[in-house]
Amino acid sequence: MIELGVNIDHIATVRQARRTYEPDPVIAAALAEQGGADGITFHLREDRRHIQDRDVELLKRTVTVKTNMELACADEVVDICCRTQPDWGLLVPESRQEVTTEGGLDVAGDSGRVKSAVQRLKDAGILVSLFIDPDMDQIRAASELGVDAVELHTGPYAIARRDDQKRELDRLASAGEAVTTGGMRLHAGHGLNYTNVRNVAQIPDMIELNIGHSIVSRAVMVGMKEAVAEMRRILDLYAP
Ligand SMILES: CC(=O)[C@@H](O)[C@H](O)COP(=O)(O)O
Ligand SMILES: NCC(=O)COP(=O)(O)O
Repeated sequence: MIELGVNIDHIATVRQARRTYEPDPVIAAALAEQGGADGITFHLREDRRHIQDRDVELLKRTVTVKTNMELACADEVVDICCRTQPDWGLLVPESRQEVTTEGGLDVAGDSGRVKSAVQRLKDAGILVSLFIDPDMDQIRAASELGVDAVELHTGPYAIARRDDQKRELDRLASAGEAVTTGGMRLHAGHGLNYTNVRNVAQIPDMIELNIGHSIVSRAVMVGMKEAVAEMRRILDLYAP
């Protein structure tokens, strides 16, 4: 059964729109757990556009399923991650101008900075995952760093036109095989929704999917617990 990581960043996006106290991503995380989430994912960005340091502290204390903190390879947030001790640290690329994460981490081209962040998280006893494009050179570089998991960037698949989607899905499946062969857990995420998730869920050896924006969008209509439960039912149907 595929594990569902629910990313609650965009609950915090709504709160930050007014710089106020609601909706609280910590409460949303508890409701996501009740809906069947196997993990809670949260991205402490350097610009703090949504998740705040306070959220990270409270999530660590209140979440009873896996905690998966997303962060850049930057000393300030690596320090916070090592101090907070989530179960997982997912290293992602960041730029101030981006609306959301664009490409995957360039492990092959920037291994010094990535390697340093990976080592610090491992030394702190945190499981490490790298958010990378479905690219063989990047997967090889990730394997050489000895990380515990790779999260394949499903963004290009998610935005592909129908006639390109099969090519992107095949690319994910081939990359997934390389991740598993490399001895790493196979995760995927970004831009997945209640429809396009079905094909990704059926990729062999897929262990975990991290989904946020689509679940939060659905939660606006039906509530967080039901939005997560609906996604859980789809995953159980397509990847029992
Ligand atoms: C890496 C990824 O695809 C997301 O988990 C990330 O959190 C996207 O950034 P925003 O949540 O800020 O859109
Ligand atoms: N790492 C991907 C994630 O956590 C959720 O991405 P999205 O579903 O918000 O695009």
